[in-house]
Amino acid sequence: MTTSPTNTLSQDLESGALALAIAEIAEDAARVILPFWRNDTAVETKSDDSPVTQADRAAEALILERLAALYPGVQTVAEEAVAANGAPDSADDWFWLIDPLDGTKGFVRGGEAFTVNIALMHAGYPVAGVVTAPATGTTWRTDVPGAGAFRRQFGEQQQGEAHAGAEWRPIKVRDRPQEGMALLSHSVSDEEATRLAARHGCTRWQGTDSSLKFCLIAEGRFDAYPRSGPTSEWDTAAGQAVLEAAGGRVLADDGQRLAYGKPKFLNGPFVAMGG
Ligand SMILES: Nc1ncnc2c1ncn2[C@@H]1O[C@H](COP(=O)(O)O)[C@@H](OP(=O)(O)O)[C@H]1O
Ligand SMILES: [Mg+2]
Repeated sequence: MTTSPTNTLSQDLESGALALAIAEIAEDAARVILPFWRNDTAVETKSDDSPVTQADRAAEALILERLAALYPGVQTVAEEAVAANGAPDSADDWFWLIDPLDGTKGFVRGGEAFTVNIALMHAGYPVAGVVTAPATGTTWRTDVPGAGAFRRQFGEQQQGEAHAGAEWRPIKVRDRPQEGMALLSHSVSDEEATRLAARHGCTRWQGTDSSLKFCLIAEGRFDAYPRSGPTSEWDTAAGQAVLEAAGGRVLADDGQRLAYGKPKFLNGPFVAMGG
């Protein structure tokens, strides 16, 4: 009897093996990216005016190769492949959304808020995801669906401590405090940020690049991330998976859970929220 690729995929999703496997892949992509960071990496401008570097391309190549080896035949929608070849006409029932380096602008400036993102999508929603921040050696991931979200420190800096930091620890959104704290993209003006934060019940806000915003809400340090401008689905899918697993929500403008496989894989406005 032959096993279909999606059988293996759904079995590994239900056993938790898939979440661990994609975390390892994202951390290996982080190890590919780090030598380019703060190292005068050449920056090219894509047709949409966004920056791209060798780090983006090398990380995406590693992720695509490893996913194809583990789960052959599953559709992949990845930022650099789409930039080179265009977006697929439609999404399959199961597909991967991959942003090998989210927050490239900050990465090029030498900031720490850039991430590797891998999400497994099923029937229009994220069912597993991992976000890794190479600069701080931090990974956030889902587990078996319904079993929460986890975070760990990884990398060479852990070896002296008998890998104490490398253990996965559960994370959870916090109950909203009296004075909620929002996270916003640096691409938003201060006036717009204050307005967006207030609309979602937050009196204070902070600017942060990349999908890190979802993870900081997932671990209970912030309360909301409103976004009024466009993003691509690979910018949000892994962060949404982690945040939802930690007890949060990501809602589109119509108040419904942000869904995927939309035309050109583009998101409209949304808000990510904790408890
Ligand atoms: N007009 C647009 N359409 C699609 N995505 C956009 C966009 N403007 C910005 N983005 C996305 O927003 C991401 C940056 O978000 P933030 O400002 O929160 O860090 C970028 O990710 P990359 O850095 O991976 O290109 C980019 O993909
Ligand atoms: Mg991105």
